Amino acid sequence: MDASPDTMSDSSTNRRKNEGGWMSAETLSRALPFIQRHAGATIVVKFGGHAMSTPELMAEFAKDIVLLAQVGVRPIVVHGGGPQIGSMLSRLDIKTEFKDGLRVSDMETVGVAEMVLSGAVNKAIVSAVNCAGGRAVGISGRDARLITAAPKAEGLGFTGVPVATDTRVLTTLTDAGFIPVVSPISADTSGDGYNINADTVAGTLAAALGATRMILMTDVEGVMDKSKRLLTDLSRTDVQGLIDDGTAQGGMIPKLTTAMDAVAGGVEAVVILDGRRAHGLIVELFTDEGAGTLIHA
Ligand SMILES: Nc1ncnc2c1ncn2[C@@H]1O[C@H](COP(=O)(O)OP(=O)(O)O)[C@@H](O)[C@H]1O
Ligand SMILES: CC(=O)N[C@@H](CCC(=O)OP(=O)(O)O)C(=O)O
Repeated sequence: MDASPDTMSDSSTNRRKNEGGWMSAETLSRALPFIQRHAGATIVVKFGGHAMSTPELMAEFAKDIVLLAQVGVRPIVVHGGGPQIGSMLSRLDIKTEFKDGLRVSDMETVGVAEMVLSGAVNKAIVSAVNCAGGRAVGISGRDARLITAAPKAEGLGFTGVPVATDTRVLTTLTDAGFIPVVSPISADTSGDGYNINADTVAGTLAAALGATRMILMTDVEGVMDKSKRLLTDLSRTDVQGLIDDGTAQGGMIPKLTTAMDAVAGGVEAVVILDGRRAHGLIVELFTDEGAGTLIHA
């Protein structure tokens, strides 16, 4: 962890040498109206597999989540880990394919996805948040029947969609000051595991919880047009257009679909931003500039 305020800048060597302290104070002061706006709000943050690709990015993300909790936001982390599942499948010599951005999952694949996501990836995020001074609790869609799954479609096997939610485990944890970290692997009523895309789970939970924001952290600056220019502001109708005309492809399709569902379900806005750059969450929530692409009703 970084030096604490006790060990930092209190020594006579650092004091009054430059204007850094005044600039930090100015930044903090300018953040006040944003901190007031978001205090008490539930914000669902989806942390994608690419966005967590280095220990440094994981540690910076964890600090941002702890900062949100510290200023009174109720953050709920939903994580992916597609590349991490992919590398385990290839180590096990299991072939994998995607249809419209979703992994076609037979029983063996969903078993590996559960081991990787609800095991290694979930605990790595919990550990990072705890090391940053928060109190994270790792769960999956299965736990406390948070998400009931059903098959997405014929031929996609155990690739699932959420059909029901019971968010009491999340509100119980956030009421008590804990930070929930949710793996998207869920189960049907007979206990069979389903692999659900993490963006879809984030959108479903954001709507069910009445979250004010859902933030999807990914490996691009935001949603791009056909000439690769960043689109900063999109309505639901714009988003449907990007899917229909093929501008959005692959993994961007479940993100945009879930964003449209979330805003239709009452979430004020969805933001898709670059998780490869540290502190995008803070720029988006606590500054005028914002980051990435904002999707609203
Ligand atoms: N119009 C678009 N704008 C931005 N990214 C797009 C677009 N269409 C497709 N993509 C792809 O979507 C990817 C993000 O989805 P995905 O790989 O599933 O991310 P994550 O692992 O973070 O969930 C980008 O890396 C990009 O290749
Ligand atoms: C059905 C489906 O596609 N599930 C995803 C779950 C992980 C995920 O969504 O990870 P990212 O957010 O890192 O892409 C998968 O198996 O890759």
